[in-house]
Amino acid sequence: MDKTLGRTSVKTPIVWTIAGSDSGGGAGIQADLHTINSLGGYGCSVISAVTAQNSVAVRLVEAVSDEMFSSQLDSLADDMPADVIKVGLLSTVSQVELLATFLAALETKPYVIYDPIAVASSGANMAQAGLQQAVLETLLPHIDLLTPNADELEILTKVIITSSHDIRRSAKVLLDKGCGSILIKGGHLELVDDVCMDFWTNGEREIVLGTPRIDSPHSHGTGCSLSSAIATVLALDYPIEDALVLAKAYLNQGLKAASAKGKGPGPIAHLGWPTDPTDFPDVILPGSELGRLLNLQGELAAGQGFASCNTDKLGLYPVVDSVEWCQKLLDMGIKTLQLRIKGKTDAEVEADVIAAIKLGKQYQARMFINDYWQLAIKHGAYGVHLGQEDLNDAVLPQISRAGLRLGLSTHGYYEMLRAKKLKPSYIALGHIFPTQTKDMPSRPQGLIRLEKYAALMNDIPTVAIGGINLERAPQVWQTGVGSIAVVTAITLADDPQAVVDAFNAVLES
Ligand SMILES: Cc1ncc(COP(=O)(O)OP(=O)(O)O)c(N)n1
Ligand SMILES: Cc1ncsc1CCOP(=O)(O)O
Ligand SMILES: [Mg+2]
Repeated sequence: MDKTLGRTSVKTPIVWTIAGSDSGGGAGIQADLHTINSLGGYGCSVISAVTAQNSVAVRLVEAVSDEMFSSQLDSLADDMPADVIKVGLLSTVSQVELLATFLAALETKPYVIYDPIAVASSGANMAQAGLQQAVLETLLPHIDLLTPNADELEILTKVIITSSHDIRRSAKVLLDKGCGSILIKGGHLELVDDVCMDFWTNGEREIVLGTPRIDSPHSHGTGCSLSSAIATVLALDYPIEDALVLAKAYLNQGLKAASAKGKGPGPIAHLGWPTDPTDFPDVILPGSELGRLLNLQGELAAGQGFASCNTDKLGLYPVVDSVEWCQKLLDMGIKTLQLRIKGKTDAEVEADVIAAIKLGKQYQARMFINDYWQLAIKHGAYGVHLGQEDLNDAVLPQISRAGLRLGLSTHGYYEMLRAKKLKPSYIALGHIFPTQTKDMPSRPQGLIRLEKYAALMNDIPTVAIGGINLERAPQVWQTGVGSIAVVTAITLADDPQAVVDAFNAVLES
């Protein structure tokens, strides 16, 4: 796994693809290896079947022997264990059973993704009769993520998808069989025009991503590439929601640049880590038209957005827990500041909030109030800072209508894209390094990711936070982020003024 805290990545993760060989190079094992390699993984393969095909036709499919299938699995397991496994075409019932037994016996089970190609009607000639039943009964309990399209879903569950209710009902059938989560790929969903919609659920959470349909005839291998992209991004230690978003961006990027290699439809292009914001999918908010059509839980909607800070560079941004610290830092010339008091009632903090807001105005500084958004509105703060959990309770339209700025915490691609839809005044990216200040549920992001995040969020002010000290500041600044937020680098410093001066020197460089 990627243990990136700084700029160096420790290990290239191993991703296995268990799939069929496509002699035309566009799908199956070949597409998977292109994808894994392109996104920074090391790909190993277990070939389930050899197909003779080109861009026009599949001429012959021959499953490998059970002995060959198992021997490939065992060879890899003995020497090159997988960080993540992607499964594509399984051609015979015995391959399904052998794989289920193999996975059950693994001491350390990696994350397993299954793209159930062979159960699709279009792939019927690649699969043996009875295979679907074997998948349902023996393989699904070992699968962490199943990635069917609507046709495959209907074949597996016998549920015909005509509504969002059907989507959830069919997902439940598969989750009840023991599968960890489902990504229903929207390429074939007809519920919404013009939008390719992907629906993910693990039975507790739901994520819906939308992208305008890219009408290219050259879409051979899209399903294979999507699932192996998810596998690789997970193997690089990103959370599932980020893997879904990145894999979709990888696909969109590849579809836009796809071209024919023979007389028929060509494969998608394999162009590495996606960086173009226009390739990234839209996170569907529950309060949007589509979110309501899909019955997504929650209220979040894009709305009017929030007042601007009138600068992309918020500068050094101390986050402190008392009015005394606010006063000291304003006297030092700080122009962006946050009052962050934890674990008190509104009544207990109200006087401090009033005092901090007053000081902010007096010094013409950008004074943000953390968490206590109602008090911030009541007393006319410059802005409010909210975290992901706060988004469930805060009434964002009230903050917006009152003219306050809004800063939002994010911890990865999915949260950034979702936050951006709310049109906040800035987006905080964290935590970058280990921090003593707060127990974080996620892992530190490191500088490599920060650089990617800052580039993707290039049209909104960004703030980096978490474990940033003077020593690390120059490298953080070089990532292109617009501001550095710090707690202990200042509050535990022997000479806070000297530290503020040194940070300012870095941020002015
Ligand atoms: C500038 C900045 N970035 C991130 C945070 C963290 O906010 P949140 O996730 O709401 O966590 P708490 O600060 O409330 O513990 C922040 N406060 N400021
Ligand atoms: C509030 C918060 N949110 C993410 S990291 C963090 C604490 C940052 O503190 P420090 O600068 O001392 O690591
Ligand atoms: Mg908060």
